[in-house]
Amino acid sequence: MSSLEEPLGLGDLPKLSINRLGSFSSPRAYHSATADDRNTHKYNNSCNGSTQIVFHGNSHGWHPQCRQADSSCDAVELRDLPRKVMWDLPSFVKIVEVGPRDGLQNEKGNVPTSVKIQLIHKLVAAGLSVVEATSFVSPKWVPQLSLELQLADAKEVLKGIQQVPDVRYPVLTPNLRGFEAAVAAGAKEIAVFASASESFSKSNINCTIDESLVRYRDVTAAAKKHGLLIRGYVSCVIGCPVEGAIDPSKVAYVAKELYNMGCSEISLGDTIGVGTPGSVAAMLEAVMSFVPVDKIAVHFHDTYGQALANILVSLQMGISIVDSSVSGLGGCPYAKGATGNVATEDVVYMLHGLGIETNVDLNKLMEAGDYISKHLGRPVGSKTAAALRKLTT
Ligand SMILES: CC(C)(COP(=O)([O-])OP(=O)([O-])OC[C@H]1O[C@@H](n2cnc3c(N)ncnc32)[C@H](O)[C@@H]1OP(=O)([O-])[O-])[C@@H](O)C(=O)NCCC(=O)NCCSC(=O)C[C@@](C)(O)CC(=O)[O-]
Repeated sequence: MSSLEEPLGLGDLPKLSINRLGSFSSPRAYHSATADDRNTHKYNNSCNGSTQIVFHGNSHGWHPQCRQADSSCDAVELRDLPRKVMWDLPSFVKIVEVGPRDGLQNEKGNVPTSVKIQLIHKLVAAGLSVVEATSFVSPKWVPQLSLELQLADAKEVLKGIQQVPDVRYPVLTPNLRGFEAAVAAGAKEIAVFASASESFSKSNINCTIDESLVRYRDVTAAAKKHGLLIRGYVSCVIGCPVEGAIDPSKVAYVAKELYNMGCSEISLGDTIGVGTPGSVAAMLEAVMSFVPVDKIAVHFHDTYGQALANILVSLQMGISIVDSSVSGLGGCPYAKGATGNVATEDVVYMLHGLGIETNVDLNKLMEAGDYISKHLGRPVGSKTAAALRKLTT
C-alpha cells in the first residue's frame, strides 16, 4: 500500500509491460488527425487476463493491443501510463502559490503581518519555488475593507521575508507608483494585471483595457531597466461578473500585448470560476496562437467545482505552470460570489497521482494550510487535506 500522504494511484498496482511504438507527436497532432484516424486507434479491451499491453502505433496514433510478451518491448512502468494515455502530460509542473496575496486579500478580518510572513516561510519550506507575496495597490481603492486591511503592510511583508535563493516572490503592481514602492521594498519580480473584460478592468483598476496596457508599458519598461522579472495576469478569461461570457479573441489580444511588452509568464485567470474544460480549451487554443505554451500559466477559481478538470485539460494542451492557493484561500474583492483559488493541496495530490513531479512536500504543505486556517478560525479549505486529516485522526 502507498502511504496515506501519497495519492492512491497506479503505483500500487502490478507492473504491466507496455510497449509504445508510436503516438501522436502532440495534442495538436491529435487535433489535426481525422476522426477516422482516431477511431481506428481506440483501445482494444479484448485482453483475456494477459498482463501485457502493447501499444501499436504508427506515425499518428496509439494502437493498443493485448499481446504476449515481446522481448523487443521497451518496458514502461504502469505509473507512466497516465502521462501517455492523456497525451503529452508534462513530467514537471511549476506551481505558483498565490495564497498570501490572492487568498488573503479577500479576508475580512485583519491578518497580522507576522502571520503572513510565517505563512510564506512555511510555503517555501514545503518546496514551492514561487510564492506571490503581496500587492502594492492603492489603499484608497477599496471596495470593502479587505484590500486595505490585508495589503496595507505590503512593504513590511516583503521586507520581513527571509528570501531563499532560487525562490521567486512576485508582488502585484498596478502602476508606476506601486512599482517604485515594490522596488524600494526589495521586490525582484513584479506582476501587472490586466483584464479581458472592459467592465472588470474599470472596476478593478479604474481604466479601460487599452489604458491599462499603456500604463503597463511604462511599468514593464521600468522593470526591465531594473532587471526585474515580470509576470502578466489576464483576468476574466472565461467570464465576467458584468459582461458574462468573454470571447477567447479578447483574452488572446490582452495576453499577446502583455507578452510582447516583456512579461515572461502570462497567467490566465478564470476570476469568477465559471470555466469548464470545454471553454478553457477554446480560450487556451486562442492564446496559444500568440504566446508560447511554456510561457502560459493557468489560474482557476473553483466556484463551480471545475478547477481540477480545467487544470487537467490545460496540462493536456501543454501547459506546465499552475497557480493555486493553499487551503483554497481567496476570492476576488471585485467579483462577488467568486470563491477561492483551487487549493494547492488538491492540485499537488492530483499531479502526484498523475506521476507529475512538483517538488512539493504534501505533508508540509498541509501544515501551512493548517496554520493559516487555524489563524482564520475556519476548517481547512482543501478536500485533500480534509480527507487525509480524517484518515490519520
Ligand atoms: C490602479 C489603481 C491605483 C487606480 O486607482 P485610481 O484611483 O484611478 O488611481 P489614482 O492614480 O487616481 O490615485 C488615487 C489615489 O491612490 C494613490 N495611489 C495610486 N496608486 C497607488 C499605489 N500603487 N500604491 C499606493 N497608493 C496609490 C494615489 O496617490 C492617490 O492618492 P491621493 O493623491 O488621492 O492621496 C487602483 O484601482 C488599484 O490600486 N487597483 C487595484 C485593485 C486590486 O488590487 N484588485 C485585486 C487584484 S486581483 C486581480 O486583478 C485578479 C487576479 C490577478 O488575481 C487574477 C484572477 O484571479 O483572475
